[in-house]
Amino acid sequence: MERLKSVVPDELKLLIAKSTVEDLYLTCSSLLEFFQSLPQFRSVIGEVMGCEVALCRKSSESALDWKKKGNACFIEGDYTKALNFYSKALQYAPTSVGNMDQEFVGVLYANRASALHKMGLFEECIRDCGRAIAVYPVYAKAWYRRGKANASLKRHETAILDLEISLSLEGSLSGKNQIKEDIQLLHSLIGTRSLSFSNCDTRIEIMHGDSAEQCNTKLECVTTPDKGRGMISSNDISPATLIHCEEPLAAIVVKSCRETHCHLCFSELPMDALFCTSCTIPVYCSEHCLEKAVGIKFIQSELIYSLQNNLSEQHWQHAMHSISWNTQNNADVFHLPEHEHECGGSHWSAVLPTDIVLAGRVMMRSTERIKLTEGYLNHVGTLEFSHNYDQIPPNEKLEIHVYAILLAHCLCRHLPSIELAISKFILLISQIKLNSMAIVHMKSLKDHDTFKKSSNLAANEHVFTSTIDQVRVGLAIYSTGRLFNHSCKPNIHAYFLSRTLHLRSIEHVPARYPLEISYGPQVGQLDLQQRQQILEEQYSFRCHCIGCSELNLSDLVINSFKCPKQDCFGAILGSTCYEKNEDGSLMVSAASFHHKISMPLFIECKRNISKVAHLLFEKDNLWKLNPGCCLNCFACVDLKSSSTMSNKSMLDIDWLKSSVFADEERSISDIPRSLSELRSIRHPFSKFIAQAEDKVAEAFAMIGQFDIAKQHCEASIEILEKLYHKEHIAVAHEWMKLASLHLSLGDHAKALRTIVKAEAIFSLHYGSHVTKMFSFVEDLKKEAISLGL
Ligand SMILES: C[S@@+](CC[C@H](N)C(=O)[O-])C[C@H]1O[C@@H](n2cnc3c(N)ncnc32)[C@H](O)[C@@H]1O
Repeated sequence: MERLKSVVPDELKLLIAKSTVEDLYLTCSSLLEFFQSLPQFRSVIGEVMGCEVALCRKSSESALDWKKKGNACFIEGDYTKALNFYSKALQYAPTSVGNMDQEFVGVLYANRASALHKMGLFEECIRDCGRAIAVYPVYAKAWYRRGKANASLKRHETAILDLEISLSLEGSLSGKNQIKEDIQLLHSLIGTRSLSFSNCDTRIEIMHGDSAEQCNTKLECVTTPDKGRGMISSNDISPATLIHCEEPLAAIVVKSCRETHCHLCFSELPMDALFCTSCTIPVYCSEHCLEKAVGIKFIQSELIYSLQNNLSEQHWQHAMHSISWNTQNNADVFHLPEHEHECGGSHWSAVLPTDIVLAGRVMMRSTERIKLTEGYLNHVGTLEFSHNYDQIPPNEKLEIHVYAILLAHCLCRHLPSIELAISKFILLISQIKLNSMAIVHMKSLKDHDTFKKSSNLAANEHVFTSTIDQVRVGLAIYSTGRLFNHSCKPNIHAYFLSRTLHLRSIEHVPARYPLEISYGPQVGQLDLQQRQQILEEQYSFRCHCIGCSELNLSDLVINSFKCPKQDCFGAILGSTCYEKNEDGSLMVSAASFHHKISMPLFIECKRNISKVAHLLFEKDNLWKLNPGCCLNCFACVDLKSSSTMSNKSMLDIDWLKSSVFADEERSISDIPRSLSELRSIRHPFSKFIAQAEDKVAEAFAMIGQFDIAKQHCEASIEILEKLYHKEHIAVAHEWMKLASLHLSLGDHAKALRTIVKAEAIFSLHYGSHVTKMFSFVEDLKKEAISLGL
């Protein structure tokens, strides 16, 4: 990329730097013409697109090498390593129809199934056996392994049928004898009960939107005075209403999750992940996702029919059921397998940045849609989305030009005209930068056990860890979702199940009032300057939301210091300066930051703010309140030394907490000192105190001092409620921690009351999906109820 950018002549660079949307055809054709005569360009195209150099090619030799490594580890009893090596072998093995050595691939799945069996992962083992059977149905060992795994799960009838088919295929006498013994054992386990055919559903459940919950809100797109288009509803909306659900126009997994998450539904990969049948790049959680993304059916070998004559009707039915995947019907008539156009033997989709590859997916989909609906074959699709091409920094314009040219070459066999496509790609890339949404999932609680039990605690004692993490798993474009504007105080909560966007109201919204989600930054989490900076850097707009247009308590206290005067509760700002304008509004400024806000309208807000900054309400004269100066009494602190001391106390608390977690119990005695040091520097409502209280609570809980932990947890909640508001999701997570402490203290009644409070907030944000997404809430509730019985 840099190689190409650096050789562009200065005049052309200037032309591109100054270009507007109207000039794109000219700038694109000039740059393309220049590149076409350039050897460096041909070599870059060769590196990105050449099938010979592609790292993503399937290779039977590599697959065989990985298989041998897997076998060696299996023999040594290192099943986890063996499993990983067999997965690698499957990644490299050609598994598309026609290219596949069915026996080899069948053996690979069966070997991985054996490793899974040894690791006690029976469902995963059964799924892999099913794949081995689908690919190579006459493989006795795959049927045998499946029978054994079903037996481990006490599905004795199914296990017997599996073993009986295995027996009919087994060639060796010793093998046959072993299977007969196993069958006899299973018969003795189920006694005289008649055999019943039991279907075990071994597929992975994919989280989709709850079809039972309907969206009845009548959404309208309107033009707003200062945010372009925006969404409203023509009727009043009550809190917790699901207002919109949508599948993405196109989506892509982010680079950091490529190895860990399904490339279609973005769920965490199971141990028996599946790979694209033609290349080594994407990985999927199930046949359903693979088939939807790649556009071909997971293999169902014709060899199955060779079994028909040798099996009884019951065994034959069982065999057929075992290889037929219950692929869900795709209701979307415009569904285009999104990996299909990327899977041509070259690895460009793994090399180019995520948003560029997403632009390719959007282009392919909209072009295909036009072909389908209008039969218009010589057309390259575009979107009616907003973009900010004209405002993009000059260097970025050149970069987008280069990526658009590369992408058009990568997709040339699907496009009617490269020249036409390049300028459209440039627009598309800038549209994606503005309109795409990050798909965020809750991190699985398997490796992040929020309410885990420490070995030295009693059965009813819990140790909670920090708030539940969210993982940014994908990037997507939603046709309607992208019309919702941002607010740092949103009235709509956006979340994802799989890749489906869900929008839910979190307060009463009157008809025709703007419906706004948060693009990331929120009041309570960051101050005004930080939020504006993030939105400007990531989305190139200056935020005009309600949270950024009116003075609020959170922005004054979140990063503030404590007034040095004993009896003063005033906040001291660390970097911003507040100045009163002649018209009564306020100017908030810092080094290169200036933002005008109005005074709060509500009496309650005024009252809360005047406790920490009553100078802001002085009417008579114009004034300026500088950083380092108390907003109640003008007393000053030395900001540099205060920041240094605050950082040191925070680091001390972190370090002491880790020592406690590492079983150095004596460190606990130093924690209160560090916390009181921090309290002497930071304002009592600052986020630093909230974070410190939370950490101290965790440390005390870890050593079983739940009463002290509870006090710190309550202190943290009190601050969070001030910084955000009482019904914010961050507060709900903290309530859950407090509930776990009440439980550890044996106070099930208080625990239950606290869980109910948290549950109300979770339901406001996630409605009926709470149980699916936060199963620990239900678990903890059950525990509280059972303790109370
Ligand atoms: C995803 S689009 C939202 C729809 C957009 N208003 C439109 O007309 O297509 C994001 C763009 O909307 C505008 N926008 C969204 N929220 C805003 C806000 N709080 N303040 C100012 N502009 C905003 C900005 O121009 C931003 O780049």
